Amino acid sequence: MDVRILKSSFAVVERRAEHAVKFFYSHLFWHNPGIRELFPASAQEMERQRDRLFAALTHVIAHLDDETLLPYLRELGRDHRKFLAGPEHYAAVGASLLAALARTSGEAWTPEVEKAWSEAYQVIADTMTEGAGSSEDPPWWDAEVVRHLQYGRDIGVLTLRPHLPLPHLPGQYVSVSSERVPGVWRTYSLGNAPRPDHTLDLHVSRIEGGLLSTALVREVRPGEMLRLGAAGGQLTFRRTDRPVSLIAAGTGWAPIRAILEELAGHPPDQDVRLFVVARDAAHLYDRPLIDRYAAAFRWLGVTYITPAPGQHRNQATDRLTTALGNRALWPERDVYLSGPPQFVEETAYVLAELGARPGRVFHDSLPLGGRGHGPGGRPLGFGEWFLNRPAPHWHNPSARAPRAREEDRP
Ligand SMILES: NC(=O)C1=CN([C@@H]2O[C@H](COP(=O)(O)OP(=O)(O)OC[C@H]3O[C@@H](n4cnc5c(N)ncnc54)[C@H](O)[C@@H]3O)[C@@H](O)[C@H]2O)C=CC1
Repeated sequence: MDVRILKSSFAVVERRAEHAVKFFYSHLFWHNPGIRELFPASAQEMERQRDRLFAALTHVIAHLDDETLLPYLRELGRDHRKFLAGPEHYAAVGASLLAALARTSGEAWTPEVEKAWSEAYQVIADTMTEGAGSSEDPPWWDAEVVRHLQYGRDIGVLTLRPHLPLPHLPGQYVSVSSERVPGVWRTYSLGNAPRPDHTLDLHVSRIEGGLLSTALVREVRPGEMLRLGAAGGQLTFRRTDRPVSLIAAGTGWAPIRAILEELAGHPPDQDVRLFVVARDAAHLYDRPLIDRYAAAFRWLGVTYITPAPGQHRNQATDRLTTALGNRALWPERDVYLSGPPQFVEETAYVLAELGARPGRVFHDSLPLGGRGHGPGGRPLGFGEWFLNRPAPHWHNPSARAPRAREEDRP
């Protein structure tokens, strides 16, 4: 691949990204009407889809000379099997992508640039196809809902039984879809360590206006089937001899619970400190289990954090910050962090200020990257941010001054 040409020509396209992505989908659906049904029906979901395409493309370009690129593409190909992507789709996408790049690049689209892109796309498509073909996993798992618990109006815990065991590690997530909302996939962390009966728990917080989260919390019933993709994510537990802190906010509790179950099965020698943050006491939905664990295990200490009475839900994060600051020895600890993207970002920042080592603070990659929230508070993906940079959002501007960016620090 001609990395130099690809990067410089992508820089031109990036400036007109929205146009490029819209042109791409119009071209794709016009020339391949049959493909339309593989994509979500709703306009809002198509917008997210557009974002994902651009995010994937941006990732590929940013990592062109990186050894992680091929494994990333293989995994992408493996995961695309659940969208029923076949060889004919790869060809159609390639033709429309090149057409969109050509249209957006204007005079910068020379025969040399076209050759570089068409070779690069071939490598991308071949690697994804190879990833799809060589995976021993099924393209997806159909899973029956065997239990549905609803806490309050907006939290659901669903227990699923997949038709085949779905390999996963404590702390990982899966993508989930339901026939109630065709074409919509969302990722949810699994709330349990692997079990002998292979059942899986999803903890779902309903997002206002969220199609799938609303269906999962309020509508889905036992006996119904969901579809799951393979497990992934970086929040898996690493056994070391260092003490451990687990920090969870909201349903970010799910992967932390899975890690705690793993520790309960194989107790650690060192101490484990758990912080559970919630918007109010009613949202500490797993408190009975946590209290049982705290009573049973000497190695476990628990701190619950909710906002002060009458305060906004995010004030709990300020209280957490204070609680973290009251503890010492952060450089010695491994920290696992899970919750709303902005919470994770802020808390990771606070921990770094308190001396936690970057390689010892684990969390899933942040779609948000400190770039704010989209309409309705939904997290933004990278491409979405790129297309529509929102103003920075400080949940409590008077509480702390805007941080210096990395490059501004002395
Ligand atoms: N692996 C992971 O990191 C996982 C992440 N999640 C995410 O966790 C979230 C859970 O949502 P809910 O349960 O509704 O949480 P929530 O909205 O009830 O928030 C829980 C607490 O997080 C903090 N928080 C929320 N938004 C914040 C912000 N913008 N800035 C600072 N602090 C903030 C507040 O202290 C709040 O009380 C979802 O966004 C979900 O995607 C869920 C599971 C796993």
